[in-house]
Formats: sequence, C-alpha cells, structure tokens
Amino acid sequence: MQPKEFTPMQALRRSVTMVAQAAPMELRNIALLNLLTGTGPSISLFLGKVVIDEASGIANGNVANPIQALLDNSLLFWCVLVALSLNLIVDSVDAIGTSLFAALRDRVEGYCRGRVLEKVAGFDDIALFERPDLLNLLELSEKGLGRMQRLAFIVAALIMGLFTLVPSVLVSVSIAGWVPLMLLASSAPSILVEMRHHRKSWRVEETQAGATRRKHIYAKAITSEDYAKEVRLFSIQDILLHRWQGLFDQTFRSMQRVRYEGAFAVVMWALVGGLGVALPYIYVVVGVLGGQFTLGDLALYTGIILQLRRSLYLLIGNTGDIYDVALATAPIFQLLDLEPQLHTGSQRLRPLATAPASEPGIIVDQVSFAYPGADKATLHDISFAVRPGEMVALVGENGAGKTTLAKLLCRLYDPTAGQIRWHGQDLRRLSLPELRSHIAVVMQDYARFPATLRENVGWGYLPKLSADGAIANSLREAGIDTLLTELDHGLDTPLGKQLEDGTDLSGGQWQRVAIARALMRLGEADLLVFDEPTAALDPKNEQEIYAIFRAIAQGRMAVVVSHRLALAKLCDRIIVLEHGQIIEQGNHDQLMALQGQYHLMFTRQASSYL
Ligand SMILES: Nc1ncnc2c1ncn2[C@@H]1O[C@H](COP(=O)(O)OP(=O)(O)OP(=O)(O)O)[C@@H](O)[C@H]1O
Repeated sequence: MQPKEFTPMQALRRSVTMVAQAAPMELRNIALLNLLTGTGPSISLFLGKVVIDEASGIANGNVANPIQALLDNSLLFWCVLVALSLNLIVDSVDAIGTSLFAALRDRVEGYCRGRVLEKVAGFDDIALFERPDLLNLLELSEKGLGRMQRLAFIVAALIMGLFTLVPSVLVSVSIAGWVPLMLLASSAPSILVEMRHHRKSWRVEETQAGATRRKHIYAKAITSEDYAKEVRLFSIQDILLHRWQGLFDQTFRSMQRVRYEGAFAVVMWALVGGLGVALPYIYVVVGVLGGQFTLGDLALYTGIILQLRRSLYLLIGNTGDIYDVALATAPIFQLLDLEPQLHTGSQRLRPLATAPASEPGIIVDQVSFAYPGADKATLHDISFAVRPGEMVALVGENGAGKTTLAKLLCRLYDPTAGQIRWHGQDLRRLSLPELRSHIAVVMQDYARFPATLRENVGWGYLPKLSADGAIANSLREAGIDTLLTELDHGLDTPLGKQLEDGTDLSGGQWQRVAIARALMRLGEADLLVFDEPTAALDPKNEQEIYAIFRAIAQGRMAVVVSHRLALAKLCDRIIVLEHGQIIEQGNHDQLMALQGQYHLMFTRQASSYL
C-alpha cells in the first residue's frame, strides 16, 4: 500500500479532468460569460477609437446643432450606442458571474470530496488510519481539496485571460509586429519565477505535513469533548496550547520565509516587465505626434497595450497558480489510486459439515505479524485453534498483542507469516463481506455513532434496521432495554451530544449498546469476538454480561479478550500471551495447576478483590 508518485503534469491533467467532470455545465456557462466580459473591453476600446476619430473630424467649432450632427453621422451614432450597450451588458452580467462561480465552487467541492470519502470508506483494512505516512497523505489531500476549488476558478480566469488576450494581440499587431512579442518576452521571466515560487512553497507544505497534522491533533485535544474533562482536571490546557502555538509558529515561519522570497522575486521581474510596456507606449505617442497615428489610435493603442499587459498578467499569475494546484492535488490522486493492502477473496465460507475432519473451526497456524512500517513484529509464531462451540480467552499484560490478534481474526490485517483458516479455508481466500457477516464483534474502542438508538443497534444487521422487535430483543439481551422507555423518542432518539437534541449515555450504557449491535448479527454469526467487552461495566452488570456471553456462545466459536480473569475462568480454553508469544495454554484448572503466569495474574487479581 505505497502511494504512487505523480509528476505535476500528471496531477494537473487528472485535476482538470476531475473539475470538468464535477461541473461541466457551470464551466460552459462561465466560458460563455467570459467570452462576453473578456472580449467586451477590446471591442469598447475599438469603438472608442472610432468615436474619437469621427467626433474630432466633426468638432471644428462650427457645429450649430451637435445632437443633429451625432444623429446625422450614422457611424458615430451606432458606435456610441453599441459601446454604451456593451458596457451596460458587461456590468450587469457580473452579478450572474458571482452566482455561477459560487455554484462552480460548491459542485467541485461536493464532487471531489465525495470521491475521496467514497475511496476512504471503501478501504477494507484499517492501515490507512494507523500508518503515519498515510495519515499525512489524508492531511495533504484535505489541502488538495481546497486547491481543487481554486483550480476551478483558475480555469475560469484562464479562459477569461485568453478571451482578453486574443483581441488585444490582434489589435496590437496593427501598431507594430514587435509589440505583442515584446510584451510577451518581458513577461515570460515572471512565469518562471512564479512557478519556482510555488514549487518551493509546496515542498515546505509537504515537509510540514506531519507538523500540520500534529497541530490539528492538539487543536482537537483543546476543543473536543473527548478530552474536555481531563484537560481541565489535570490543568494541561497550557501545555496543549503551547504545543499548538509552537507547531503553528514552526509551520508559519517556514511558509513565511518562502513567501517573502517569492514576493521579492515576483516584484523584481514585474519591474522588468514594465519596460515591455513603456517602449510600445512611447512608440504610439511619438507616432501620433509624427502624424502616423490618429488621436483615436492613441486611445485605442495605449488602452490595448495596458490591456494586453493585464491579460498577460492574468495568464501568468494563474499559470503559476495552476502549477501550485498541480503540486497540491497530487495527494488526492495518490489517495484515489491507493491499492488497499487487503484484497477480498472470492470463496464463500464453507459450512461446518463440509470442513475437513481435522480442520473444523478456526485454526491460527504459526502466525506472526508486524504492523506496517513497524521495525519489530508484534506477534510471533502464534498457533491455536477455536473449535465450534468453544469459548477461548486471550489474556496477558498490556501490549502483549491480544487486540492485534483479535484484529487478525476479523481480517482487519493479514498475518505477515503463517495462516488463519476457517473450516480449512485461508481467510485471505474468503469473500470479505461474507466473512465479516459471519463475525459479531465488540471492540475495545467501540464506536459511539452520532445516530439514533435504532441505528446504533440496527447497523449491526442492516436487514433488520426497521424491525423494532429484533432491535428491542438485542437491547434486552444486552440488558439495556430500559432505554426504550427512558428515552423521549424511544428507538428514534438521537444519541450523542454532537447531534441536535441528542441524548448522551453513560460509558456502561454505550458499551451495552455496542454489545446489542453485535447481538443483532447472531442469526448469521458463527464467530464472536469480544475485546474487553465489560471494561465499562460495574461488577454486578459484568456478571450478568458474562452469563449472556456464555449463553450466546453456545454452538458458536467465541474469542474473548479480557483482563477480567473471572471471565477467562468461564472459558473452555485460556491463551496467555506475553510479548506477542503464547506462553501458556489450557483451561483455568490446568493453568492454575501449572503455577505459571496465569496463576500469578489470577491470584493477584483475586487478592485485590478481598
Ligand atoms: N496500529 C499500530 N501500529 C503499530 N503498532 C501498534 C499498533 N497497534 C498496536 N501496536 C503495538 O502492538 C503491541 C500490541 O498491542 P495490542 O493492542 O495488541 O496489545 P493488547 O495486548 O491488546 O494490550 P491492552 O491489554 O493494553 O489492550 C503494542 O506494543 C502496541 O504498541
């Protein structure tokens, strides 16, 4: 799962295609509008020249009725009328432009963000959320999404620049062939300087991606409800603020240095570009004095030279920006092209009856595992079996590798070495959606979905999302059906403080809701994976949940990760892990008789309850 490299040109091509796909209608309408507003000023200048030449021809001081003179000269009359109408139209369509641009921005945002969300949601594995380099990629894609909206504006501005440039070039050629060439040549260095500046800025943003992400983490720790209580109780606001400020200063300083350098270079080259305007300008003024050009020409040509320069700047500025966009949007395409680490297999899960005689249940066969990017393995050569009807406990000290093993059983990761087989089939060959539909999980860090009670439970088994009876049953089995009467809107009460009118639950209640969600799957699930399922429950409720687990594990395979050895004691087999290795295995009595690590842990825990 290594991100591909993109050249700026490749990223630019993909970005332009994406913008065109996102808002084809808005782009077309903006192009039409720009055709009008871009060519309008050149046409106005030309009409102005005719008006000046015609008016100065008539205005010799002997015109008795100037209005009649205007009406009599049809060229003058029509030029005045068209120039005024054109100005009126150009001014009035400006307002349409504002709403078209707003629609363009929203469409591009919706389409591009939608594609990114779709991609992230479609990842079957969780490495994307656990690898710092991929988290940085997510951070950079977020910046890229902002730049994608800018690209839409740049494309519109370039269209505008071109529509202004073409008539300006055509008119300026009539002054002298060298005029547009000179303006172009004197502006060219600015393009290169802008591009270099953008490349440098992006390099800084890239190298600061980690710092920017950490900055967001500290900002979140200050503003998020999850940390609010402890931040205050331990008075760590200042530490977090200080860290955020430090990272902000660091990223700001690096960017500011590049900005100053860039601004200086751009200004210097803009001054050089000014010379390119001065010479043609003087040439026209001298031409008027020498009788080569008329007064109308003076107005037209000086206006057109300045306009040509402006349109060149519009194009130069936006070409520089387009380079910046190309660099900044590359992470979006790196993310969109990211190959998931896990691939679904095609086989259907074989029924128990057809499993090979030696292979019923789940066999963990010499499994080792290292987290992506980690230099040390977390699990070493793990082998054990969970037979149908068996409840197996994974115990061990913090960091021993229990949760990691639970993640491998649910195929959130694949083993680095060895195999996990289910009724004789390697998990990697099974269809992932099918595999996961046969597993009911309660994770240690279970989700508290900002959704209704119905959804928090019903999302465990979508076909029964509207089946009030089934959801109520799961809540009852998880011992939390009192919520149905306690909550104002019963199943349809929004849960979580993030939601308007949301009701928050206690930690233990949320844990029971997570258990109820897993219970919704019981119709299909053959494997139950419970990782610290009772951590938030009091001892009385814990005992009650143990009894529920035992009951639902009947006839299924169950793996329970727990520090509560009272729960482990109820299991058919206990696997003791230490530093990612199995050090003991057996039932409670066998392990107690062994007088090893389990015995030590159990007696310590039992004595602490006395
Ligand atoms: N996403 C990850 N990337 C890299 N290392 C990880 C990741 N998750 C866990 N680890 C490391 O793997 C080791 C085992 O972690 P694991 O969560 O499996 O332990 P555990 O036995 O469940 O611990 P606990 O009882 O505290 O929940 C730890 O050293 C941990 O630092």
